[in-house]
Amino acid sequence: MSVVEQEKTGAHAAATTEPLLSVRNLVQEFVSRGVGGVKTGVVHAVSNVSFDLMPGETLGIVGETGSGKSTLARSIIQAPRAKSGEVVFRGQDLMTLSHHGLKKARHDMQMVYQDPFGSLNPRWRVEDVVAEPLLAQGGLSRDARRERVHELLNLVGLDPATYCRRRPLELSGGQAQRVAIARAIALNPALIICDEAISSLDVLIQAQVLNLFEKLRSELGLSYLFIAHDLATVKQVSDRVAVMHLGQLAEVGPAEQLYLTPRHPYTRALLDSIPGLDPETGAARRPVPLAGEPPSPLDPPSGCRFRTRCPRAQEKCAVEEPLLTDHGNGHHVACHFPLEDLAATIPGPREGTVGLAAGAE
Ligand SMILES: Nc1ncnc2c1ncn2[C@@H]1O[C@H](COP(=O)(O)OP(=O)(O)OP(=O)(O)O)[C@@H](O)[C@H]1O
Repeated sequence: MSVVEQEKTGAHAAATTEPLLSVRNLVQEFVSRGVGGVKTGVVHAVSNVSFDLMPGETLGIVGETGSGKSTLARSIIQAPRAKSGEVVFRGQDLMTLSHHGLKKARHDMQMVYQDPFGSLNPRWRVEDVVAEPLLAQGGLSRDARRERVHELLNLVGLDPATYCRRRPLELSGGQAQRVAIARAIALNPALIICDEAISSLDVLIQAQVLNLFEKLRSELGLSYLFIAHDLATVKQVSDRVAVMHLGQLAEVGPAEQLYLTPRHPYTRALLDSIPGLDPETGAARRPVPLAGEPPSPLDPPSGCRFRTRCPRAQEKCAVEEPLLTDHGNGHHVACHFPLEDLAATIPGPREGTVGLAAGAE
């Protein structure tokens, strides 16, 4: 049985009701410094974020630029270590692991970044790039390593005979991202965190790489955290979607339901900011930009962090932080005055529509 066949029948694909990843009250903060290194404040980049990811599931994470998506991803893999909270991955709380334990756990959770060239050593040949994690882990002979590298390249759709001896700069962006993905799956991870992994690619290539992620998910039983600013892409690949706003989760729910009937005014503003079709008439809809700048993560508003841009905000929103609340069918919303029904999603100007500022994602 080949290594790939072993993976297909492996533990990752086993059906289980235990989450693969459980994030609880995760907090990440950075000290902000001004001229001369003087401390000017604390950036509240991720604040009390909680969610579960089930085996084989893809959870999309969307939000404006600076909402904390990448920091959340990096805090999950503890690079750098999160300030507080729990990150239970395959039964182990990564927050409590030693450096060595963390290094081992990271074999099972890999990142794929936006810029494949930035993550590949330009001097190395493709075969060495892909073999590197295998070499670091040890236990395989040179021949077994080569066989595994060929398997991995075939898995990501690159012909080993053509690509093994190439260097990253002899590859297109899509080919380089495939090499990065081959390296990421080399040690049979259970989880891949994609941080804007297709954003730098041409539209056609984006579709091919998305198909590759989907193929790997079904063949290897992978789970994904899929971070992207492109809401349409996230909807396409995700089982559930989490919407981040200023370091917090505003809404989490099944992808189709969240896009059709967003409950949080921020989610609806994000959806309204992209060109699309009217869900009722099918006619083209004009994007509505969200007014106002996002508040600074150095000094987030009291209560609901969206209230300063929210047309539904009332007194309660300034004094009481809304918690993620179950609205049924796994749809959770952190809003004191959530949108109620499909009628609220009809193109506007409409109740609760606030639009995204130009340049916001
Ligand atoms: N190392 C750091 N030191 C200080 N502040 C940081 C650091 N890393 C991130 N931040 C700040 O934390 C906040 C969240 O940033 P983050 O990059 O996680 O957002 P994002 O949603 O991924 O944005 P984008 O879509 O632009 O990548 C921002 O205000 C950012 O400036």
